[in-house]
Amino acid sequence: MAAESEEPIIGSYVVGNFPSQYGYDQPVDLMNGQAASNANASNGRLTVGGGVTSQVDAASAGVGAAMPPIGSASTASIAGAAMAGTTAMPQTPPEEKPRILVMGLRRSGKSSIQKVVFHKMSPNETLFLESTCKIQKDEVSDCSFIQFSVWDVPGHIDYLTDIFDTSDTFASTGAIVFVIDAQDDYMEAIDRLKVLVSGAYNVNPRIKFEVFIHKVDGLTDEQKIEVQCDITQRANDLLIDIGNGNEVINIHYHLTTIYDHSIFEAFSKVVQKLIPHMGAFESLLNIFCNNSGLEKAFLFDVATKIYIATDPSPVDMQVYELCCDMIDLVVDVTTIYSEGQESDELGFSEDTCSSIRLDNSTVLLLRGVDRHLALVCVLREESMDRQGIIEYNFQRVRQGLQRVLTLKQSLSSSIAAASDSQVPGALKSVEASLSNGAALD
Ligand SMILES: Nc1nc2c(ncn2[C@@H]2O[C@H](COP(=O)(O)OP(=O)(O)OP(=O)(O)O)[C@@H](O)[C@H]2O)c(=O)[nH]1
Repeated sequence: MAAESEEPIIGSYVVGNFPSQYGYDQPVDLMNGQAASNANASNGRLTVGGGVTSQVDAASAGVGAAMPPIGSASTASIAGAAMAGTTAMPQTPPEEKPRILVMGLRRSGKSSIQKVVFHKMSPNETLFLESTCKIQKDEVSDCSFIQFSVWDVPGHIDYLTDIFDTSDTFASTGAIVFVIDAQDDYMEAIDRLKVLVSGAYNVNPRIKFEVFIHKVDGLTDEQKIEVQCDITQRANDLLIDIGNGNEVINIHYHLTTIYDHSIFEAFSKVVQKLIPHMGAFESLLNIFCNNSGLEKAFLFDVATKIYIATDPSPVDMQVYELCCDMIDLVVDVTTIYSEGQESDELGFSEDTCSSIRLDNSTVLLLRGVDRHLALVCVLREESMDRQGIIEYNFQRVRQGLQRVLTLKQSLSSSIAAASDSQVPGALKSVEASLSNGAALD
C-alpha cells in the first residue's frame, strides 16, 4: 500500500524479497536510510485458466491520493545548478488539467509508451519512431472521467545544464514517469533520476514519482527480478541524500514493456493517483462486488484501456488482460457494425453490453457507463444465478458514476474541483442503495 502520510515511514526492506509482480510501491525512508517494506495482500486472487500470474496490489495504487490543486503547490526554486544551461522549457499558461511528465534518457522508450497507450500505435511501429526534439504535449481529454495531459520530455534535455524552468513545470505536475531502459546500462539513468527527483521534490513535494523499468520483454523472469532489485537498491541509496533527513519520498517502481499489458496496467496506476476521492470509488466497487457475487470489477476508460478504479482485491495481470481483450472485441464490433457512428468514435454508449462465458467457469460482463467508460466484471459461472441483482446493482452504480460526471461538468472541467463532500457523498448514497439480494432469499 502506498504510504500517503506525511509522516516518515519506518520499516525494513529485504533485498530479494520482491513479489514477482508488475508493480510495487517502495517508499524510501530518508531518516533511516531504508526502504520501507511493501507487503502486498495475496489472498483472494482469481486465477484464470489455472495459470500462475503476476499479482498486483490494486490497493497500492494511491488510494485517497488527491491531485493538489493546480497552482497551490510550493513554487520554491531549486538550486541554481538545475537552472543553468541553454535549452528553455516552454512557458506554460496555468492549466487545470493534471499533468504527467514522461522523462528519461534518450531511446529509453518514452515516445513509444505514449504512442502505444494513448494513440493505439502497434508496438512494432515504434521501431520507426524518430528521436523527439522538443516536448510533445498530449491532451488526454477524450476520457470523460479525468482529463490530463501527458508531456513527452526528450531525453536530451539535461536538468543540470539546461535552462529548465523547474518551478513552472513541476509546480503543476501531478506525476513524473521516469523511464529506464532495463536492457541498457542504467547507471546514468539512475544518476539522472536523482537529479530529477531532487529538483522536482524541492519545487513540489506532492509530485508522485513513478519509475518504469522498461523493455523487460527482453529479460527472463530471473533477470527481471535481478534488475528490479538492483535499480531499486541503487536508486534508493542515491535518494537517501535528498530531503532534510526526516522526509519520505515515495518512489513507485513498475516493470513494463510495450509488448504486453504491463504498460497499460502501470499507466492505470499512475492515472489513479491523480483522481481525488479514489477511496470512495474503490469502496463503491467493493460493495458492488460483494453484494453481486463478483470476483472483480474494473472501471475502464475505453479508449486507452486504463482502468480508472477497481475494487481493493489484488489485480491479476491475466484477468486484466482478458478484460482489455473484451474491450477490444466490443469496440471492434461496435465500430464496424453500429449505425450512425462517426468514423473516429468507438461506438460505445451506456447501452453497450456484452457477456462472455469462458471455458473455465468464469464469465466476463461488460456494461457501458457512457461514451468513454465501461464497467468490466469477472464472476464465477454460478454467480450468474444472481443476474437480476447484478443488473439492478449495475444500474445503481452507473447512475452514481453518471451523477459524479455531471457534478464534475457543472463545477469545472476538472473532477478535482468537486467539493470534498460531493463526490464521496454521491458515491456513498449509491452504496446504500445496492441490493445484496437478501429480500429475495
Ligand atoms: N524491446 C523493446 N523495445 C522498446 C520498448 N519500448 C520502446 N522500445 C524501442 O525503443 C526505441 C526507442 O524508443 P523511443 O520511444 O523513440 O524512445 P524515446 O525515449 O522517446 O527517445 P528520445 O525521443 O530520443 O528521447 C524504439 O526502437 C522502440 O521500438 C519495449 O518495451 N521493448
